[in-house]
Amino acid sequence: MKEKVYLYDTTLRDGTQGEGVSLSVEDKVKIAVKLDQFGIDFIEGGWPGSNPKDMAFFERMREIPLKHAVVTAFGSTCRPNVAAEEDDNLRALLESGVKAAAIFGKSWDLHVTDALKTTLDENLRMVADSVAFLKSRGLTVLFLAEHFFDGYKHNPVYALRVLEAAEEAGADWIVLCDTNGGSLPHEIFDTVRTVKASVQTPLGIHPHNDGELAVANALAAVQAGAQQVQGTINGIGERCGNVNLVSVIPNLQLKLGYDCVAPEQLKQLTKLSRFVAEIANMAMPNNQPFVGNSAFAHKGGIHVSAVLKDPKTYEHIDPELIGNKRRVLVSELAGQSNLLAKAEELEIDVALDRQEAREIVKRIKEREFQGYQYEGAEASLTLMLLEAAGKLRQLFTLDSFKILMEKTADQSISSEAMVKLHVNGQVVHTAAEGNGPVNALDNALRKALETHFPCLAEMYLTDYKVRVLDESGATAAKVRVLIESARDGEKWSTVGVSTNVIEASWEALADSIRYLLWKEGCEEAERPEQTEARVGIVNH
Ligand SMILES: CC(=O)SCCNC(=O)CCNC(=O)[C@H](O)C(C)(C)COP(=O)(O)OP(=O)(O)OC[C@H]1O[C@@H](n2cnc3c(N)ncnc32)[C@H](O)[C@@H]1OP(=O)(O)O
Ligand SMILES: CC(=O)C(=O)O
Repeated sequence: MKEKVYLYDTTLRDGTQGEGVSLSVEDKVKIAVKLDQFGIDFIEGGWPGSNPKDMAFFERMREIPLKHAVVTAFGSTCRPNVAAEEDDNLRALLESGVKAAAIFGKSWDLHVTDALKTTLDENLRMVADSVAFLKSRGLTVLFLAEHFFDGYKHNPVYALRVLEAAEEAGADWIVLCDTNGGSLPHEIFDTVRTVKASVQTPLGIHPHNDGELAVANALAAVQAGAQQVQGTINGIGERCGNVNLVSVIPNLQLKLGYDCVAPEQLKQLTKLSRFVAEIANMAMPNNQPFVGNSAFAHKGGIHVSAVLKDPKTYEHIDPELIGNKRRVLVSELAGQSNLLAKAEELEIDVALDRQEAREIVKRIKEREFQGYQYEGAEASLTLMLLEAAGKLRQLFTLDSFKILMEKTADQSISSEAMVKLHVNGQVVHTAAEGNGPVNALDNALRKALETHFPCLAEMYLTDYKVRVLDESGATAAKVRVLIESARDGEKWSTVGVSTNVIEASWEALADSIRYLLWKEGCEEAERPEQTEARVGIVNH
């Protein structure tokens, strides 16, 4: 193992500067506890001089003992022409009761003259006095040199003088910020290396992602001698975000051999990333490196065949090291390897040989050509596999359905569905209303089946998506319906395709019920006298 790189998380401060991100005090507390468990060294909770919520967070955190992390409060240097001990912002840092404070100061002369509207010497005074004041009150002080890399490009002598002022005043850390996020990795490397030669204080890096290079910039800084990386979980933050610690950490630890967190903690990375996304109410991109749902999802038949022989062939790391998992997708790009691996992953005991698997893959490809999509509808795929292996009983079959829709002059709309099914050899005829035709159909179908299969009462629809497959066909185009259903916290997805959206919905609905019945092992039902090859394709 190489030396330790300290992790400084600013999700709760810089992360909340991201558009659309707003965390309550309790949200922040929950995230802080998880960050601590994960092994983050510094948790920046907010800016106490900015708003009462951030102050309340620090109050709350006094009641919550953390195992490892140091809770840090953020603020600026004192204002121009104001003594540090008189400055409201610095006083608020002390009032927050933290043991460590991160204060940012200007290191780009342009910002001193044009934003602060003060002199270069007064800015040096502000930096030195602010650091010295907080140190005199016993705090660990991190000095964040805002815009350091841009400042260093325009006026290197002044940018270095700012760092020296912070160092002489006793700063424990000097953190170089790529505030505008536009630096390139070689610039970061060269500048950090030069600074390292003239500053004794340990250095940190705080990169933003405006050029989509923040991760590369963080790694370059560490390789040039920085010992702390400041970033956020999932890279949330203002404009294009901060550096994504979720990518930085495994790169540093698994690729470059630095010591960030214990291996067991690293295994919690995927959970941590998803937890923060959930609390921040942000959709995680499937292709998020390391922790995304697709980060280790293999689709091409050639890839799957090789990965099954040796995962290293198409995986840069073992997904388990960071708590993610390998997935195999089945689609028109699959080979028999995908299908056999998928059957194993779904724990379906179908005992297919390679030739049988190839036949099913052929059928999948034909159906994908018609518009079905199985990688997003694994429950329909499971049914197809079971059916092909002769392991699926038809517990119900459709005789017919009819749907009525009424819109009245007062703009009220209602739908009614009538469904005739064969269930266990009996003909069941039901009708139900709904707020739309699909909802009415769903209600009628369940009404028909619930007495025979009570487990259906707890199943509900969680998502319904329609996609037009042939735009040139306008209202006569084919549509694909993807339905997500859930029961007891378990979710599954099914697909239907037709030129008629109700028919496509029926296929997906019927599959979702058939899947649940198979999962529940509803084998006690009598085999119906009349069976069709596929539910939902006869008599309507
Ligand atoms: C790079 C970063 O991420 S820095 C953090 C940015 N985050 C935020 O700004 C979020 C929290 N901010 C806030 O709540 C508010 O902006 C506050 C409370 C800090 C200040 O509010 P206000 O007093 O109304 O000032 P306002 O926001 O309009 O302007 C910022 C002031 O800080 C001054 N300032 C900027 N940087 C510094 C600094 N390093 N040291 C001292 N003062 C500074 C500006 O010159 C400006 O002063 P002026 O009002 O005399 O022109
Ligand atoms: C201080 C800070 O957040 C920045 O310069 O980006």
